Amino acid sequence: MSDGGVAVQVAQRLLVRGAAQVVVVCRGGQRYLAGPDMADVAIVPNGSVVVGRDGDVVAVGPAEEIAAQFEGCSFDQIIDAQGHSVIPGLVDAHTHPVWAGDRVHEFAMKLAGASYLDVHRAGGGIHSTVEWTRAAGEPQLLASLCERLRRALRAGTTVVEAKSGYGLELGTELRMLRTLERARALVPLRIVSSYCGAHAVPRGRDADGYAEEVVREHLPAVRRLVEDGSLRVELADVFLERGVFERDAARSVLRAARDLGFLLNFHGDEFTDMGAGELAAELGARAVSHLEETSDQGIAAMATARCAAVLLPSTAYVLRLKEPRARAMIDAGVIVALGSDFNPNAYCIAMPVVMNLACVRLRMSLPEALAAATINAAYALGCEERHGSLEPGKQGDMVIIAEPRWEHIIYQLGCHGDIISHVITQGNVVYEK
Ligand SMILES: N=CN[C@@H](CCC(=O)O)C(=O)O
Ligand SMILES: [Zn+2]
Repeated sequence: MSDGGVAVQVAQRLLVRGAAQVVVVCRGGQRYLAGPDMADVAIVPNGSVVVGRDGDVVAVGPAEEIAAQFEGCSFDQIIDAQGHSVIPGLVDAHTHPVWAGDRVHEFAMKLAGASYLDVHRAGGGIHSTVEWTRAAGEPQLLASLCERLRRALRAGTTVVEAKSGYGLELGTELRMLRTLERARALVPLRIVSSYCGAHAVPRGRDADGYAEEVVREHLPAVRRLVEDGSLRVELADVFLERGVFERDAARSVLRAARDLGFLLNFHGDEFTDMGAGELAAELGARAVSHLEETSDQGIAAMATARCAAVLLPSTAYVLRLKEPRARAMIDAGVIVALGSDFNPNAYCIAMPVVMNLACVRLRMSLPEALAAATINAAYALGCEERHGSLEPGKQGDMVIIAEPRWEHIIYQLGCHGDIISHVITQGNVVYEK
């Protein structure tokens, strides 16, 4: 994995030296890991990593080989990682981090027996966050967003998918997307933005009429801003659910988004089997999230279409939902990824906690959970060429754990803050304990 043993003299940005384990996840440029390969994440024992001045990984390999290859080379920074382990930066494939207000009282209502959809249909849930968010100015949204993203970074996330969807009218949806755009310059992690204007049907509107507005006005407006360089929005999303956007309305939004060049990555089958997997296969979607109620046919369709399943175990936990069938999905060859689904309903932005829940509740193995939170999550966001594994040519994003075995990051539930010693993006230390 180092460069054929040829001595390198050019100055480099970073050397992480002599870690007990460097978990590279992939060795052969795989775009995802599926089926039994998910359990086989690649590890270099006693390894080192070099990141160049352009922020990309230059070499990863056994410590002695890297030492010989880079002998005499200068580094802007050297981290001695003896007794520590290194994993790629974590990729959170599903979040809603831009909003104002608070829903802690709804948590109490749900603990007392109200269901998510009861609260939503009674005008709370997403609708109450929409009211707060519409009333909030951009500086307020930006300040809370940056604070949330910094929390994610300290928990090891270096790439985060982030949705709009608490505006449900064009002006606020664009304000959310602009807020995400401004955060890119303020927090050193990669944000992959999703337009999610069809996250709920606005109060007083019908689903078909609003879906038509999204197709006619919102999507073309977002596309224009992407084209003139003022926004980067890679993905488009819809909440496909009974009583929210049903199949025809969701299909029309997703088809229009695809035709405008957005990658499709949508919410489906959370409370009802809506045929999300089949619809995703029909439309060539890159990923579907939730999938608690997905049928065997939906799973088979996703496996064939190479559509990633983004599972959100902290949401299933908070809402006491049926667990998504991760084992059936992995056995069928679906590309299983993980996301925190951070939002005012499910307030968890720590991927180490999400991976622990995936192992304990969804019965994934430790390596499967790591593959799902790195290369497969990157695939779900369409950024697998640059992120998700520690391979030469990819962005130099990694997490150093103050334990000799990487599995501690999942095993020590809730203690990631104590054992993550460094978070690195593009070869720069962006958090140090
Ligand atoms: N289910 C739809 N959307 C979010 C929840 C958003 C909210 O309740 O504010 C989810 O993925 O869980
Ligand atoms: Zn969501």
